[in-house]
Amino acid sequence: MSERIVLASDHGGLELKKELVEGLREGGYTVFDIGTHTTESTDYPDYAHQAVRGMLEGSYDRCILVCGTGVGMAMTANRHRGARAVNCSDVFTARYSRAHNDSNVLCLGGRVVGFGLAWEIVKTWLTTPFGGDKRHIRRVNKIESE
Ligand SMILES: O=C(CO)[C@H](O)[C@H](O)COP(=O)(O)O
Repeated sequence: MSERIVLASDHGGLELKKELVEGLREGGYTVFDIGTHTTESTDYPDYAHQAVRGMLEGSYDRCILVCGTGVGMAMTANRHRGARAVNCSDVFTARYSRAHNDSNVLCLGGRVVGFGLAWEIVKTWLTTPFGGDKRHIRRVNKIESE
């Protein structure tokens, strides 16, 4: 089975999320879009908490969260033990957040990055494995120890 990716956004990330959902479905990923679905003003923590809880409970493998800047989504996601969220606007960070940090939540700013860059970030993030070197495992375990 392909990876189960949950996407969520507030109104500030709606347009970018819609484009990513379409691209990922075309790419054969199993995608869950839990909202928001309208341009009405909404609160990003509601969506971030729901998506991350679902991932940690095993309903999804990874999360992609979009708000205006990605900041609020990342702050919210990282309140959950076991979530390792990265707010990302470049491909290098996307790659190393996987290879070194084993990030499992990708946050994007719909008012920061256009679809072209966001799509490169998402593809890199989804296809880069955790390196698994001892030093990285040790450090990730230290993140999870608090
Ligand atoms: O980026 C965000 C949080 O990090 C939000 O999308 C942003 O704060 C929403 O702003 P507004 O209510 O003014 O549209």
